[in-house]
Amino acid sequence: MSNTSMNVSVIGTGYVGLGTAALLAHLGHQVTGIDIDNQKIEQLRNGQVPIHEPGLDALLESVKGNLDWSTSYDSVARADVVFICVGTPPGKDGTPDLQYVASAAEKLAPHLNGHAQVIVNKSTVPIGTGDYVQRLLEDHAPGYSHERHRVVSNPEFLREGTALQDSLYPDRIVLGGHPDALQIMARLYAPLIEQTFTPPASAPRPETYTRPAVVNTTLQSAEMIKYAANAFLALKISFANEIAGLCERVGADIEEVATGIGMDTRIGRRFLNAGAGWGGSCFGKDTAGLISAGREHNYNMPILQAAIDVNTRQRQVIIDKLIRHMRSLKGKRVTVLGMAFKPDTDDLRNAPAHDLIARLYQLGATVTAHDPIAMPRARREWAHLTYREASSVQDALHRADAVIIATEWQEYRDLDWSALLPSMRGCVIIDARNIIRTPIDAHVEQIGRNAPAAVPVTR
Ligand SMILES: NC(=O)c1ccc[n+]([C@@H]2O[C@H](COP(=O)([O-])OP(=O)(O)OC[C@H]3O[C@@H](n4cnc5c(N)ncnc54)[C@H](O)[C@@H]3O)[C@@H](O)[C@H]2O)c1
Ligand SMILES: O=c1ccn([C@@H]2O[C@H](COP(=O)(O)OP(=O)(O)O[C@H]3O[C@H](CO)[C@@H](O)[C@H](O)[C@H]3O)[C@@H](O)[C@H]2O)c(=O)[nH]1
Repeated sequence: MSNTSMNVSVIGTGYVGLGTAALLAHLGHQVTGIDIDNQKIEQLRNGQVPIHEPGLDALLESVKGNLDWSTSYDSVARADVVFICVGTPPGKDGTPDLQYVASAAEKLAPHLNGHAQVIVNKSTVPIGTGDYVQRLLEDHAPGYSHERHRVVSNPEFLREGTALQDSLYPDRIVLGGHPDALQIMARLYAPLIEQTFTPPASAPRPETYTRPAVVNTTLQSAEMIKYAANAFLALKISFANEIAGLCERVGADIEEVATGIGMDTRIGRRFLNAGAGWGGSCFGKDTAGLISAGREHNYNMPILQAAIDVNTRQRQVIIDKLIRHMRSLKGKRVTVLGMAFKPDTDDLRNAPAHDLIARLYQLGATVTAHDPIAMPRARREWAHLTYREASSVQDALHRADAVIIATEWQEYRDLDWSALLPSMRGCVIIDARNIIRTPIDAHVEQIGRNAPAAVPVTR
């Protein structure tokens, strides 16, 4: 253990908790990951990673000497820093449900002791939650001291599928709270801020990467930064989708438009990809959370509401395209390629494919679905949907009338359509991720652009 090594407890071992534990262990800290889910802890102890995240299993394995897993909160007693990384799912009216955060705070409180300990909210939480957690600690920690036990907000900006790169090479580290506590956080993150750690083999440092900026601010501003960042990214995607709809009507190409506007450094090209609309556990929850915070203060947020409405409409845009080609979907075989909300993850939360499968079935289609990674999870989490699970892309397309590409997995980008099309009964492809780059002999529809259709459909 190096002399800068600190003791850390990470509460919650989901996407964020596992990423945080792996990062901090790699920086040389002694980390205990805590979860109430016995099965997860058992898996982690046996060297199995409960989620699919590229490179995470290799990184956890390489730092296992610095890692411990437990269902008990005992490790909090020796922790310098305690991270809360539990879920904050949307509750009634979009207001985030804080029951898991509250339960984590109440459970960790009795273990706080005489030395300076920082309690960090890494979960995405409504503005004011830092103060709420501080009050819970006051109420439940016999040894609580306002000077020694401070709450810090340190929001997480990782994306699923690229979590390691995002955690090891962040654009910025946001820290909100009392300056004394922020000093402890600066010590904890020193190797990350200075970039003095050795990059793991599974996540090399990008050539152009420079050190992250550190934003030291108040609890409230740090909490707001997280919501505002997600809301802005969601807005950007909805803006691209709205412009894409008009592109289709006036003969413009959204890809070229996005490139053209993205070259303005004030705008930037990233998160302007038109498609099936955003999914995942964060954008929907956090835009709704911000609107509900506004409502609490009698303050309308019409731009955010419009972003949500455009996103909801985008799912229907895909179905409408299919109906334009097939008139009725009754008795038609429709294949959905891609179930996870984005590539390189097994996360199915708010995936566009969910809404598409449900709607296609409602409209009378026989649905087949395929995903390179997420199918076993869908068997458990999407048991309420009616679809056939395909064993391969070939199996998924066999005798299909139409196909929708819902997730841009690399496997789907690489498909040889000329080899696959003959096994299909029909030839309609709704490429809802704009990944088909070469002309193919089928009716291809993309979002906001004319598909590469130099070859007329002959079948
Ligand atoms: N998933 C992401 O990409 C991402 C990125 C940034 C921020 N966030 C935010 O981070 C938070 C966590 O998200 P996630 O996707 O990792 O959630 P998750 O559902 O994958 O994991 C949460 C974990 O917390 C555990 N848990 C719940 N209550 C507990 C308790 N009292 N004690 C110990 N463990 C407990 C659960 O069993 C689960 O394993 C959310 O607020 C989310 O909005 C998520
Ligand atoms: O140009 C784009 C970019 C993304 N998406 C979609 O948007 C959703 C979200 O994608 P992404 O942001 O890459 O993944 P998340 O893991 O949801 O990450 C977001 O949500 C996290 C949780 O708060 C934050 O930490 C991240 O910074 C933020 O990008 C997915 O359905 C994508 O397909 C698009 O449609 N077009």
